[in-house]
Amino acid sequence: MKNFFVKSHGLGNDYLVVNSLDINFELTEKNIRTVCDVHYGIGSDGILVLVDTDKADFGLRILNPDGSEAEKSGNGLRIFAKYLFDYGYANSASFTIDTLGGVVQAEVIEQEKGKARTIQVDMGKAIFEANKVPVKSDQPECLDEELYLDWTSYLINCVSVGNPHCIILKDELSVDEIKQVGTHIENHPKFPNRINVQFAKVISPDLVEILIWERGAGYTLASGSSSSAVAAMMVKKGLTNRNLTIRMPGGELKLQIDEDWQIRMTGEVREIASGYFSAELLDDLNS
Ligand SMILES: N[C@@H](CCC[C@H](N)C(=O)O)C(=O)O
Repeated sequence: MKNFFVKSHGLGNDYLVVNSLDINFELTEKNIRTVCDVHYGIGSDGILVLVDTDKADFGLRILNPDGSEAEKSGNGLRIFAKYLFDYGYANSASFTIDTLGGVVQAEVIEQEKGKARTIQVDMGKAIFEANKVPVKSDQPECLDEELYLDWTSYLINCVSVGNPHCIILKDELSVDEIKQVGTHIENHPKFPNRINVQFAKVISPDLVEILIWERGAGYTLASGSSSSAVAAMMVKKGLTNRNLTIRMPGGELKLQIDEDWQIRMTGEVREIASGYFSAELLDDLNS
């Protein structure tokens, strides 16, 4: 099916999915920006590309709307798993997916009318070593470290779940504030690969509310890797149980953090639309 795409969302975090063998345009930075733009393209928080791999059942590239490439995406992985299941690529409910951030196991755990609805992803292990996040730090792990912006400062906690995350504990969560400071934290020189940012408020040992500023995408309604990172960090800091819910503006994910820091994430995915890139858009992408 030449130039076929599917658009789906995980709790309001939306992605286009394409098969690399089916598209008639290059995934250049300019083309990715156009396709993800809601006015000039289809509009999305990123593009998920099915690619060949010899390391797992399926290979996945995760492209941010600014044209950069992410190592991991929690919502992206659930959306991609639904695509593989619903469109007949996967012949069982459980399969492996190779990402730049490692191989993950995905399992369709709830179906509706033969389509995947709820998906569990084994997100891999949380990594706290500062140089592996990566974050520049004098300490082996970046925990409660002061990050200075020109007009304010924050206590930051950094972790990698395949992609890098910077978590700031807050008594109150403000969407205006994360939208104002997100880009300054994302692009701070302390983070050699830039970083995803979360404001987190612990509601109870079983529930944490977060706001998200995504690297390469900006403010989003939900993020699976952010939820995974926050859950692991809250457990590390002794603030929550190992089984917890992460609540975001777009909805909730269930997280389980094992003793060895292995992360399991469970949540819904819904398809929005499917279709074909129009000939005129393809002309623009190829010009
Ligand atoms: N929305 C995603 C995260 C996507 C990748 C992120 N923007 C990055 O650059 O690391 C999720 O659900 O995890």
